[in-house]
Amino acid sequence: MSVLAGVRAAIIDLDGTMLDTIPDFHVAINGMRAELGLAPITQAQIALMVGKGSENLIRSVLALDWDADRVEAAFEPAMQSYQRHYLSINGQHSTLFPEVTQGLAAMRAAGLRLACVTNKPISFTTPLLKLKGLDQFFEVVYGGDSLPRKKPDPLPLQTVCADFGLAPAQVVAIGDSSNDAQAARAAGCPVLTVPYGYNHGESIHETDSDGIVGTLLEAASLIRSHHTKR
Ligand SMILES: O=C(O)COP(=O)(O)O
Ligand SMILES: [Mg+2]
Repeated sequence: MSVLAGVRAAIIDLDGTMLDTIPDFHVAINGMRAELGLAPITQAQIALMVGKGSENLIRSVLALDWDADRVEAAFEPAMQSYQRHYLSINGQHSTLFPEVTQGLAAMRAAGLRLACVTNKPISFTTPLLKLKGLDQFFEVVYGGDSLPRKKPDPLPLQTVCADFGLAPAQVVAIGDSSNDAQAARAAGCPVLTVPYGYNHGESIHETDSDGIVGTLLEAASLIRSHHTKR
């Protein structure tokens, strides 16, 4: 019996799974770096650092140039600058990955309940989902600062399971990184991964999951095929 057989809901990651947000991160980070007198960095550098929330991202970006003491001293104003820059362009440079909207619609049509769990701050997440027409699909949305702990901690996934009144085995997590997979494993949720996102510079094949799906539409078909076989 497949681990997907009893699935009734899905938890979908945001950055690198639904939206290619690296171009937004790029503009906001380089805006912050310019204010601090630092040279611009590339999208490829940023893609290695996204996935563990804003604090980790800003510390990693500053650590390219500065030692740990200087990073800590500059952290608060840098974070404020970054947030201001990000919110002023949020969504303007980011795009949907192929078959995201179709995949979410197919999951809803198959009767799955949907939640979005991201490490992105909730103040960035809510307007971004709305701008991209994705808010309509989700009953529940948690950002990286919505709960006391973020992915790879299982807490956000466990919270969704409790919200839905479902056992972890009935809720599949779908994401682009080892963060998503670790959170899912720790929560006891099945996990599917997409190969096109940001996995900290590692191949998605090195990440423990129950399957790699090319798009969210493919994920919807896979889940539905196990449903009908029950
Ligand atoms: O902002 C991040 O660190 C990435 O967030 P994600 O959990 O949506 O991939
Ligand atoms: Mg992600």
